[in-house]
Amino acid sequence: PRSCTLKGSDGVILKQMLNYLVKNLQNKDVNGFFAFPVTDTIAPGYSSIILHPMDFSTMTAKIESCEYANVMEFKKDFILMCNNAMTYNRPETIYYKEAKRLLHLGIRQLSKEKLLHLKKTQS
Ligand SMILES: COc1ccc(Br)cc1-c1nc(N)nc2[nH]cnc12
Repeated sequence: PRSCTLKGSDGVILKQMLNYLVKNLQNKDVNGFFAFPVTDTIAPGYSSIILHPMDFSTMTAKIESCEYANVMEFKKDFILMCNNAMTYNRPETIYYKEAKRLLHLGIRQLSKEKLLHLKKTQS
């Protein structure tokens, strides 16, 4: 894939920012439940219940191959990943609880204020 170091209008290299964000979020996933795709072996019937699976390894690959035009598209995949776990798993399971915790941490980290601050520190 072409090395897309497109500089955004604000001079911030999107790829650097997304790699920083995904690393930060992945550090919160201490059990590694979201590190790689959920298989039907791990979770019976998963692929017929969750039609748009997502995990951190897929997001990292998408960053590398320039599939995110902006942070909002990245944030959408992150929310999808958490919601998938909260759809397939029951609320009392550790997977549901971890997804809920991760979702709230991620929303904070990806909030407008935080991103604005990040841009300032990067430029
Ligand atoms: C990659 O997924 C896992 C890996 C190892 C282990 Br133990 C569990 C999961 C997992 N299991 C279930 N039921 N729901 C999930 N949502 C995200 N992760 C999971």
